[in-house]
Amino acid sequence: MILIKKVLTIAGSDCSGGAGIQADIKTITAHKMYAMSAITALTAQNTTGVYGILDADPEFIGKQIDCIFQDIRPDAVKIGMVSNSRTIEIIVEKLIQYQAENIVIDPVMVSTSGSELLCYEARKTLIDKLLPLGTLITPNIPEAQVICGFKIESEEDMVRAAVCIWEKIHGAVLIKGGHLVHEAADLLYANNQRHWFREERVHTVNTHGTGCTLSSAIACNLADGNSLDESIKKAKKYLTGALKTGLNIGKGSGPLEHTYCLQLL
Ligand SMILES: Nc1ncnc2c1ncn2[C@@H]1O[C@H](COP(=O)(O)OP(=O)(O)O)[C@@H](O)[C@H]1O
Ligand SMILES: Cc1ncc(COP(=O)(O)O)c(N)n1
Repeated sequence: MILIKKVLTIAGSDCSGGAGIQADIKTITAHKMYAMSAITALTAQNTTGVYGILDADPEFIGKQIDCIFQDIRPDAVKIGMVSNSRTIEIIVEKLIQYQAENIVIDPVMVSTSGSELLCYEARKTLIDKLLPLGTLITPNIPEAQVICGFKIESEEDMVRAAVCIWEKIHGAVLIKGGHLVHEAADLLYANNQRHWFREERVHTVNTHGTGCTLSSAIACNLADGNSLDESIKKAKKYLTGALKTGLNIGKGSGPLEHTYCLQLL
């Protein structure tokens, strides 16, 4: 009999396969785990931009989550694009109802290409209601700026922002430094302790879906029983490996490759 860990992603679909649900399922599968999905929205997008968004009916999102938890209980849950306040409220209700564990929340707000993936009015609901439920939240720099309310231009600012976010949500936060120019350094702040995760910066424009991939990989590592530190360290190695394969497809910011770096796991 095969024993397999199960990971659920609650996120939006990226038809071009680089980010969202598709990146999550590729990542979870590469980790040799069983992937399940509750789709919050369909997007029409590719490597050049987001051209349309169709939100799923929030009640139907709840139904998808019910079907999953009532049958195959996930060992970890990754949450990405959540679109609007009603969707967030349903997800919050279900996470509490089913006492979900190992919740990694990527507070997706705006795509790399500049489209709003979370409606502006829903930011407060996301911060006040969903983020406090995370085992870990993984904002990038622009998202961390929205949550903490000031500009982040240096590693010192990242530290100040992480403390500020911790105080708001009372939970662990990993601020991703991909949007700063030098090293790819991410900062974990939890229980009054900070830990930097540093990997080389890969010189490429093909970074579509890096945030989705990192958060899914962390969820997989948590599902496998790793500590938070170890889960982030391994996930970052996986991500850097996926960037370094040098896959170059599409006319814009291309996706990552999830199969050639399996030896890193
Ligand atoms: N060019 C790069 N080389 C190596 N790692 C990168 C690069 N760009 C981003 N990363 C890493 O990818 C992850 C996602 O980062 P980021 O781009 O900040 O988030 P998002 O994709 O949510 O905008 C982080 O671990 C970050 O350090
Ligand atoms: C459905 C969906 N979810 C998340 C992202 C963010 O990914 P990125 O920051 O790489 O644009 C995206 N573009 N699409």
